Amino acid sequence: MIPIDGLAVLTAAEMRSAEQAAMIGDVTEASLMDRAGAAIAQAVARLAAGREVLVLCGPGNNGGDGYIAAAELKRRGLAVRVAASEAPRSDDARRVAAFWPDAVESLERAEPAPVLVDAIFGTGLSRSPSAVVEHALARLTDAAWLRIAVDLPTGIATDTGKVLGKTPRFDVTLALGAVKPSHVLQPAASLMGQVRLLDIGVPTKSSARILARPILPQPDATSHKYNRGMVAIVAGSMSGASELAALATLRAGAGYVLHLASGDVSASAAPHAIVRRNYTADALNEDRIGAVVIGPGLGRNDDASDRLEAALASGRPLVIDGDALRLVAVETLAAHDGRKILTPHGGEFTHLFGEVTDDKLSATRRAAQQSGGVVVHKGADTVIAAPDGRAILCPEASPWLSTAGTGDVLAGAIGAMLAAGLEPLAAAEAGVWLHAQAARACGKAFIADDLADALSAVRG
Ligand SMILES: NC(=O)C1=CN([C@@H]2O[C@H](COP(=O)(O)OP(=O)(O)OC[C@H]3O[C@@H](n4cnc5c(N)ncnc54)[C@H](OP(=O)(O)O)[C@@H]3O)[C@@H](O)[C@H]2O)[C@@H](O)CC1
Ligand SMILES: Nc1ncnc2c1ncn2[C@@H]1O[C@H](COP(=O)(O)OP(=O)(O)O)[C@@H](O)[C@H]1O
Ligand SMILES: [K+]
Repeated sequence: MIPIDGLAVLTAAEMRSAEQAAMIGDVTEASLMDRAGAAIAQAVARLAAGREVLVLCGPGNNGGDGYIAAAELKRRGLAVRVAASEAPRSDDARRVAAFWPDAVESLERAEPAPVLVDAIFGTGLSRSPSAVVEHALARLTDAAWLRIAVDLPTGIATDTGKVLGKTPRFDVTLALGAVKPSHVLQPAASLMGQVRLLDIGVPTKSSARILARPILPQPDATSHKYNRGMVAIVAGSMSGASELAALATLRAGAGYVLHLASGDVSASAAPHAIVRRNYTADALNEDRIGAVVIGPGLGRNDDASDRLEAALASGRPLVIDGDALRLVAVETLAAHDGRKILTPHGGEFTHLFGEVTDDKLSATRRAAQQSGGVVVHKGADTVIAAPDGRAILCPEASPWLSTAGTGDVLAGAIGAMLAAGLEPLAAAEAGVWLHAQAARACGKAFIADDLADALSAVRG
């Protein structure tokens, strides 16, 4: 049972190709299923800790995995029963169903057991499960002490994060061979409990992977405030948001943070480490600026548009967030050839790139390609994509992030990483990782100011 951080993410079709590629010499589909069954049995035996197990088997290869796992668990001396929704239909499933030595119970009449293993449908689900299957699954999971899904919980579309019917909540999901998009995309991911990979020896190359602990830039004896990363935050009509971004930029490790605002630019405002100056378009021409963050609290008036135009013309690497994403056009972004990271939440994404009609991973990749920037499509299932198709899927950090200002903190953290010299995709990943770690460290009911402060402690 391998934690999924940094692992490759494969769609159902990519998984099928990977399985084909793995089938050389004496490796066959049947032997992959044997490996999957053995790995599931080992994991379930550890988790069940001696309790009775009920394995629910479907008609395809997911069910096949269930029959092999059940037979192996019985061989290990556990109390195991098998219930099936219908007879096996695939050749492999028929072959392995014969390994199960006892009677197969009917799904509708099966009595619950403390450990429930769902091997009804996996990546081959093509439509909503029937009401009979859904009802039995709900009844048996409700009564179980531990709920384990094989590959995916029954009822989940592999690539989109969609829940096709009524899928109950699981405690553990054992991804077979590779992580699939729905292990991270919402709403499916929130039904899966802990997701762990079972390695069955299938090579898994992909341009998409799960968020991983980044290698963060560290100061050394040659460091000074400018080469640690100088970040300019372009403020606007709501200075609270840009102040939060500035604080987060410092707390994420930038050497010099410049807050450019209009009106009363009070040098006595805390934190005093933020350098406050009056905004002028010239201010962005300072060579030492390694990143400009524009959008938090910018507003949407003419002044805001002028500032955005100046930022785009400055030639500095950009983090474009919040209001700036409402003011800019995709064509303008595409025509801009500098480095840039866009950080839209769902509403801003739809405004810029249109409604997501397929899935968040594909839509974010398209947006990155269209805009020529790295796109951080935020939410409980943040997806980061680069124009070249590389993508990073981020498991939910904390639902307590759903509070005003946390996006401003993220923009600041990413700005710090960009100014420290990371390339845009790496800077976006590092910022999202720091933000997630800070959210976990903050616990419950934190506010965005706490989150910004927590960045220093989790930075490592
Ligand atoms: N990844 C790997 O390397 C390995 C993967 N393995 C395992 O294989 C799994 C994928 O197997 P799979 O393709 O047979 O799909 P699976 O999910 O069992 O269901 C397909 C069956 O259900 C049917 N069906 C579909 N929807 C339905 C519905 N709503 N209601 C009723 N029926 C429905 C569908 O028939 P249909 O009617 O759609 O033609 C078909 O008969 C994968 O998740 C993993 O567990 C390992 O064993 C080996 C290595
Ligand atoms: N339910 C949730 N679970 C996990 N993360 C969330 C959730 N809701 C929001 N977030 C995260 O919190 C941040 C909110 O950003 P945003 O919507 O721009 O807020 P604001 O504009 O108020 O700063 C993003 O990083 C987003 O990924
Ligand atoms: K399943």
